Amino acid sequence: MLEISHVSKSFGDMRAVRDVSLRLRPGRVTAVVGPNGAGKSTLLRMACGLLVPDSGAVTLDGRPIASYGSGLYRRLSAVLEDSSLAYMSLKGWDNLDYQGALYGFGRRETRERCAELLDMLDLRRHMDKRVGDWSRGTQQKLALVTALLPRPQVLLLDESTLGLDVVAKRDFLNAVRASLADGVAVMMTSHQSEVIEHVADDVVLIEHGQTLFSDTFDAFMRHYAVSGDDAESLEQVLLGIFDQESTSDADEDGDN
Ligand SMILES: Nc1ncnc2c1ncn2[C@@H]1O[C@H](COP(=O)(O)OP(=O)(O)OP(=O)(O)O)[C@@H](O)[C@H]1O
Repeated sequence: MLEISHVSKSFGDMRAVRDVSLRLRPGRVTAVVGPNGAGKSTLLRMACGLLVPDSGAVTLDGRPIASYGSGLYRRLSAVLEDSSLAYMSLKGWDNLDYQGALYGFGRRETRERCAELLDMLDLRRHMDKRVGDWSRGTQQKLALVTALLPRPQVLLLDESTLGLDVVAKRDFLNAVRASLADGVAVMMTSHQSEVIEHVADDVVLIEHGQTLFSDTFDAFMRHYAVSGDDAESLEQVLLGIFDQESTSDADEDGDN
């Protein structure tokens, strides 16, 4: 399984991620939460090999991810914000068949593998049209189908439900949850607290590139509960954490 061990990454003087470790678990969703600039996307980009850590290691089943070469992307898929791999001038089916061919699947196998997801995401009625003419949300749903096509062990989602309407978001999240039954391990970031409430099993809280908390969603809610009220929403809890953080940042600035 994917393991991130003591990774750090700086951009010039900016220490974006500092000594972060986490281990994904099959069939579970790990949400990485934190305020803007906390280092979440940088962490995800290191997890999928798009960025190389300055120190520390990312391994899959005990092997450094770089050692898999392009074979990594049969085991690990990512849907990043606004980063569709689709060819806009091609129809949905052509895009899917092409992606399948890249994994070595024939057309029939590709379509069989995706059949359930296409129904779940209500995509079939779009598949004969050019992807460039689809709405952004529909394109994002195709990105999820494409990501799950090789039946990866790991799925990384970075703000991947941004801009989806309520129905599209529900369908997208249901498809993600359905993949868990196959043992996929999901790591995601989102600023939409209702999305995290809906799918997260585990939560990692990051601030200033450092891990402040890592445990189950329920433990997170108990740990940071402001009112002790069971009905407290994640949004209220995050407001409590981030508000305090921005106040202490302001205090530090005042001290300087
Ligand atoms: N390529 C880059 N070059 C320079 N600085 C960067 C780069 N990528 C990220 N950073 C900086 O690293 C820090 C962490 O950024 P990152 O995008 O990982 O945060 P984030 O938690 O995902 O933020 P957000 O919630 O706003 O998406 C920020 O200060 C950001 O400006």
